[in-house]
Amino acid sequence: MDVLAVDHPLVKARLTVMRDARTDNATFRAALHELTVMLVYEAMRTAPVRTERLHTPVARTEGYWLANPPLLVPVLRAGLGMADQAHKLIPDAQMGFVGLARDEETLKPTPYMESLPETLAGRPVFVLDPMLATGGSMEYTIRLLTGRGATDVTAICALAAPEGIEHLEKSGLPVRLVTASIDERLNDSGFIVPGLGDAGDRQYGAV
Ligand SMILES: O=P(O)(O)OC[C@H]1O[C@H](OP(=O)(O)OP(=O)(O)O)[C@H](O)[C@@H]1O
Ligand SMILES: O=c1cc[nH]c(=O)[nH]1
Ligand SMILES: [Mg+2]
Repeated sequence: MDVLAVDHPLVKARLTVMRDARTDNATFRAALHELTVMLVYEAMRTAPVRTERLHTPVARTEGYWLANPPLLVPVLRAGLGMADQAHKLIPDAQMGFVGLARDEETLKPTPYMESLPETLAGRPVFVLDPMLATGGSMEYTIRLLTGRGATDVTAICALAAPEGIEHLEKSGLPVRLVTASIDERLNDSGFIVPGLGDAGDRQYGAV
């Protein structure tokens, strides 16, 4: 699996704000918004473009448009905090939604929402979820997408645990990962260490 850990001082600085237990919900959301812009920017680096000649007020030149904008799929709740910023960067993108809650005992994802286009053949998909922990939620989401014909999926995550990366690698699913950090490990409760806690709760409050 292709894994890109974006190594940049601005990425590290936003992530530090998110990791800090003293950061309040609003500041956490703002840092995730800014981090998302940087991760999506990197994820789009290799996106195909279509060119067309145009006139500036001064001369003729080449213009560039995205040839095949990705479908954006935030995984609720926590991925909602990445959706608007990704959409601002790629205004032509369509958006789908998946809602999952991880069972605190079994660590398995429980689905509660799915709103996706019927067919995804030939369409790149960006899954937006700040956390790749065991990898169960991401695997579930990608299987929904491949079931509709997707063959080109990018997981965009603020943090990834080595266990989650290994899980996706073993799954054989067609996915690449763009992340701000590969952390040390999971703890006994399935939380990423050092991590940032529960990304949904840190944005919206505990449920
Ligand atoms: O890799 P995994 O072990 O599956 O864990 C990762 C999942 O856990 C978090 O969601 P959570 O279930 O806490 O839901 P929430 O976004 O509503 O808080 C996170 O946003 C991922 O979706
Ligand atoms: O550390 C973790 C692991 C799963 N989900 C989170 O929100 N945080
Ligand atoms: Mg949560």
